[in-house]
Amino acid sequence: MADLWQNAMDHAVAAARRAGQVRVFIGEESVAAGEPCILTDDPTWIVDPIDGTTNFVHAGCRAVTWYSAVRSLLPQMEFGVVFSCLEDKMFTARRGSGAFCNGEPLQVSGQKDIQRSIIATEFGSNRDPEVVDKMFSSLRNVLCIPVHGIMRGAGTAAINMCLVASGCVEAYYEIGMHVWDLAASSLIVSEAGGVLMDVEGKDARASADGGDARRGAKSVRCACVFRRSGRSDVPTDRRSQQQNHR
Ligand SMILES: O=P([O-])([O-])O[C@@H]1[C@@H](O)[C@H](O)[C@@H](O)[C@H](O)[C@@H]1O
Ligand SMILES: [Mg+2]
Repeated sequence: MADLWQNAMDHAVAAARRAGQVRVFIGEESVAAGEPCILTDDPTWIVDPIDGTTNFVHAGCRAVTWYSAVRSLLPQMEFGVVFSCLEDKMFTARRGSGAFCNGEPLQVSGQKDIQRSIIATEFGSNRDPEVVDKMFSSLRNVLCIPVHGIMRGAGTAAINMCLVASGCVEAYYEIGMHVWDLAASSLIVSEAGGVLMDVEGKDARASADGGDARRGAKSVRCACVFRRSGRSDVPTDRRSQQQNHR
């Protein structure tokens, strides 16, 4: 698995280098291998070449995604791309130009009543009983709102967020996601009219490392909940959006 991931990462890095300009890469396993995870003002790729590793290992499950965010200066994301290869769906977004799935514009759900909403979440990979207890108490609180739909998770944060952007589910939350899990898809959600926020309802960002002079991108220490931002400025002129995507 690690070789496969490294090949995928090498492939993404080579493609980015061919495109020029970008010198800095942040990837899930490169950080796990000890490389720095520092967001600076340099144009940066944040890449998770296989998001949904568990799905991938259990071959045949849905929503294994190749995922790269170009020039992702959080919060100044420029581009986001999520490819769901088993569904052959390419989700894309460019800042200020809308979000698309295979060229079709995306718009978050218009549902405003949480009791008529479907909420997605994931249970991560931490099986520490204390963490699991916390996860299930959050799940209980959400279910007992009560929400309308059952909780669904695709096994990958990127696809769950694209489901929000597509209006398939109204919100997605997860505690402890990493910057590479959400960089590109947060732009796809916001360009489709949704918002990224933390458990206090504030604008969520990759949590900076206060002690580091440069912004250190640690894992996002919060749930990322998406709901309609009430934005009216989501560009609806498809032609200009598509022009911006070329
Ligand atoms: O590891 P990976 O498949 O790239 O990323 C996955 C995330 O997308 C998901 O949100 C989380 O619940 C999983 O535990 C895993 O971290
Ligand atoms: Mg991931």
